[in-house]
Amino acid sequence: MIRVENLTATYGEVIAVDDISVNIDDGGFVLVVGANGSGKTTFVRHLNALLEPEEGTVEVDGIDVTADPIAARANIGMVFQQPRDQFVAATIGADVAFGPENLGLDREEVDRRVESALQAVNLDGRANDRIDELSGGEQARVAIAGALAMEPSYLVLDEPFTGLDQPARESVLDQLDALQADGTGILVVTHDLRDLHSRADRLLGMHDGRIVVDGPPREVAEELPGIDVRVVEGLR
Ligand SMILES: Nc1ncnc2c1ncn2[C@@H]1O[C@H](COP(=O)(O)OP(=O)(O)OP(=O)(O)O)[C@@H](O)[C@H]1O
Repeated sequence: MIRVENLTATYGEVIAVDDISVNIDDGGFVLVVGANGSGKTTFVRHLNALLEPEEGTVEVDGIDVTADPIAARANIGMVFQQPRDQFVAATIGADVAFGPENLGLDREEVDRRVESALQAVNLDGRANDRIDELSGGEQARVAIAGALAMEPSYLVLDEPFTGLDQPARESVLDQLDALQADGTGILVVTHDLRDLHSRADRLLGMHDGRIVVDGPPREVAEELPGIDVRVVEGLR
């Protein structure tokens, strides 16, 4: 379980996250929604210690993420809006291997994880392909594979559909469905609920750094216009 208590984060005068307390169970499909600047990215970057809490605590499975950021990153995989910014190697295989290698795993285990992660995103056999020659959709899948190779219990995706065309978007959604079926918790940051509200069992709505909406998407739909989130067809 992810346990966030009294988390506050500021950038100078701006309070980006304002005293958030929330627990997130394993295996769920959670959406984090809110208008631009409501604090979504700052909030989720605390979940695996990419940002350190100024105030408050974040624990994953009882371990404080600041005390043990390596354990936090092994438990919570993170995929960013612009996957291009998170690649560290020239080829698919080397990039996906980077995380597990840094966990200090032996070669055999690294190879097993890379193969399994590439299979999960339908990129098996492509380990030697150059990342800079891939389409946007394929790059998004490599970024997901990189996070999966850490075998996290939670995968956090921050606006994963930005810049993807519909087939690529559907392919990423299929990956998320498969992962969730395997027991991985999914947390998606988005301002666009299309294709997602029906998959999620919980929606956290942020406004001015606080979580002000919390519940199953259908049950909280009427609260969304109040935080400038568009209610899409099918949600109400
Ligand atoms: N690196 C930074 N330096 C200064 N201010 C920042 C920085 N990152 C975010 N902010 C400010 O913190 C607040 C919350 O931003 P954050 O990016 O967490 O929100 P968001 O909901 O993810 O927004 P978006 O959808 O635009 O990414 C905003 O007022 C933003 O301008």
